[in-house]
Amino acid sequence: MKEILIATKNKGKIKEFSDLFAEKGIKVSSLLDFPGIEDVEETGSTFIENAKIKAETISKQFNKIVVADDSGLCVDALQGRPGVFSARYAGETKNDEANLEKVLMEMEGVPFEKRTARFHCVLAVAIPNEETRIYEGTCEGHITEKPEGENGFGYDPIFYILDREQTMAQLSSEEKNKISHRAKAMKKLSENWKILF
Ligand SMILES: O=c1nc[nH]c2c1ncn2[C@H]1C[C@H](O)[C@@H](COP(=O)(O)OP(=O)(O)OP(=O)(O)O)O1
Ligand SMILES: [Mg+2]
Repeated sequence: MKEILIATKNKGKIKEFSDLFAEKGIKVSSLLDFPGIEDVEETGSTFIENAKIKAETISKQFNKIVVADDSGLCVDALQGRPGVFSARYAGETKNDEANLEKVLMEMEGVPFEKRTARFHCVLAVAIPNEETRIYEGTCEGHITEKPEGENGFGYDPIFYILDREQTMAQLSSEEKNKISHRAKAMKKLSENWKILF
């Protein structure tokens, strides 16, 4: 069976990539399968830079093709924050609940029509001795006033999808994988599938 290494330890991402790649008959491995590998420091100032850093660092260590995902939530009323700081918005411990509570607090009093936001996903595909490829996807939504829903991960419980009338965390994983920023970036990657194998 074909297999691809994703340079992440984020269980929410790994679950989604496992489902998205399974549709193509490809098995996903991740850095959770290699506990000795240290976290890659995200020193870039954009999603693209950080996705590249993660993919290229791990690709060099394994000398094989590696996919990395750098993603986050950009809120208009917060001038695009948390953006590239999404994972560590409330501190270096990377706590999803503390992060979304911080966003809700900062959004207190902002009316619905000004609560627009988007998820952004950059996939970097690092290939030994080749230029790294970049694929992007976004998903539009509104920030709720309180968390709703149990599915997904990260900021999903406060991200409301207007035409579904539900938060991302109220969607099933199948539904999320049809509309998410990650699914859209994956679709672009899949149009260039032959670079992977
Ligand atoms: O579909 C999503 N639904 C909800 N929240 C999401 C989603 N996609 C990204 N996010 C949030 C989670 C985290 O706060 C940040 C990603 O940060 P990001 O640095 O890319 O990932 P990470 O540090 O958790 O794992 P890693 O870098 O090892 O892949 O954006
Ligand atoms: Mg990260």
